[in-house]
Amino acid sequence: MAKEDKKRKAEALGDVNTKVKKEKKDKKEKKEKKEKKEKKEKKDKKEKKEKKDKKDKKESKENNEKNVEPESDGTYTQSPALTKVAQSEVDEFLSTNEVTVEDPTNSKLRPLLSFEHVKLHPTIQGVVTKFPKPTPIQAVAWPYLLSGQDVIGVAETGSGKTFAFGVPAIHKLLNEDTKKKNVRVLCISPTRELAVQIYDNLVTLTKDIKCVCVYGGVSKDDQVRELQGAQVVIATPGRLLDLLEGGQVDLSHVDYLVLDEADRMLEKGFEEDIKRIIGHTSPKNRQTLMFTATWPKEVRELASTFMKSPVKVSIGDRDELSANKRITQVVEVIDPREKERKLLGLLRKYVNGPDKILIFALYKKEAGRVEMLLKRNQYHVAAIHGDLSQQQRTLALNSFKSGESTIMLATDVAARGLDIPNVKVVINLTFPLTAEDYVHRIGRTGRAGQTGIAHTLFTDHEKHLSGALCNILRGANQPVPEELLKFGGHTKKKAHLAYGAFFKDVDMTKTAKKIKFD
Ligand SMILES: Nc1ncnc2c1ncn2[C@@H]1O[C@H](COP(=O)(O)OP(=O)(O)OP(=O)(O)O)[C@@H](O)[C@H]1O
Repeated sequence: MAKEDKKRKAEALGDVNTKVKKEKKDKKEKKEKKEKKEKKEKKDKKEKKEKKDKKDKKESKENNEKNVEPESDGTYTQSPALTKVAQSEVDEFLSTNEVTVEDPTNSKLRPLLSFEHVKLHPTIQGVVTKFPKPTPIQAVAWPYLLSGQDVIGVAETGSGKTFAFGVPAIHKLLNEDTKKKNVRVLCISPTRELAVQIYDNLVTLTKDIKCVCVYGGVSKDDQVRELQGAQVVIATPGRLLDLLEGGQVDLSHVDYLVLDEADRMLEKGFEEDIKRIIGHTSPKNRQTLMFTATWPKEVRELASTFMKSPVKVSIGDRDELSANKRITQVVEVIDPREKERKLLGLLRKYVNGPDKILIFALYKKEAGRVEMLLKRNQYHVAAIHGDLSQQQRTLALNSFKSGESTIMLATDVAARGLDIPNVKVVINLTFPLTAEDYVHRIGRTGRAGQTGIAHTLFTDHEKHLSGALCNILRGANQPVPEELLKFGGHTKKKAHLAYGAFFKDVDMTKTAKKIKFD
């Protein structure tokens, strides 16, 4: 029995030993597994980090390359005549014209106080010297543009921005002796009429460079034929994309790209088109320019994605939305039902010989209805809005330009850029959708140093814009009517057109050195 007990005990002990051994083994295996896992995780983490570092390094290299100081392309050197000008005279100019230059390269190029301060191509010199001197935006922007830098130019309506970007473009092409005929200058405009006007301005500078204007609403075939051998293209986005998709235009050689009315071109409605168009150009050689009279914060970040260390040139206090101070602004708060009767009263007051009156409606339907009303009241009126054919639009504009019609009724298609001589009064029959559009609309008068009147009918339908309007009036030293103040003189924070209230404004020029001279 004792023997058997011993045996059982021994067996039991054996079992325990085996169990302990097994447990030990399991533990060891588990430990090894854990260590292996940890090692693997560590390795993965290390690899991931290395990969990320590599990616960051690459991105930062690319960004550095992107932000590299643009080198002068050698076409601009300060003239001895400009060097001779006393610094006090330069300072006086900068302060009188409230010039602000934000220049990441800090190159501090002097403004051109006279046409003699720059050696433009003789053909251009012959044209621009019909003016007494460069306008402030031309004076300040030309040296930077001739040096090949990207420029954002912000200056009041009617201050010569077309030549500010157009003259350096044509000057550069005329000074080259390349025989290749590629599209080198591309200028994009939001409306057909403005595209034509820019074209008309550029062709006055030279006959030796082929310029072509492409826009919708007219035959494409003629434009395709015209594009052969063109070096300068002025285009509206829709038709240009059409031609790009058909392979009928090549933008890969564009080295001077202008967005005129840049804030409009970067708004939601145009943003995608602009991205696609710019995607057809080569960023490496491209000098990019943006010009406008209004530069809302909401578009600045998007603008920076297309530009390399841009120099921002502002004339006047352009950080705040501001109107041309030579325009007398009258705002009348009225009952919306009173509008048409009021308009007839205003015409009786303002119609005066050859002076032109531009009336803005908001919608095509409204424009059509008011056109009938005016015709019934024996007014000879031209009309321009989106419901008309391009031919009708062109006829109407030409008739207003020539003075055959002294009244034109328009929607916001005519709000930006159009330079029509002798527009003495702008009437806002219905307030536009944004305060920026208001500044552009009234800017059809008071151009190139002239004065003008803007008479606005304001109703409670637009009360959300009353604060912005009050600010514009105050900024231009204009009286703010009591009735307008009743709607509230404060501006609500504007939501970004694309990103709504979640939009975060990032200052694209934060590395720039700001020099303010006022
Ligand atoms: N140096 C100059 N001196 C005087 N007038 C000039 C000069 N340069 C251009 N102009 C004239 O000034 C007028 C307005 O110019 P332009 O249409 O280029 O203005 P803008 O600043 O582009 O206006 P907007 O903001 O409304 O588009 C034009 O008739 C143009 O011929």
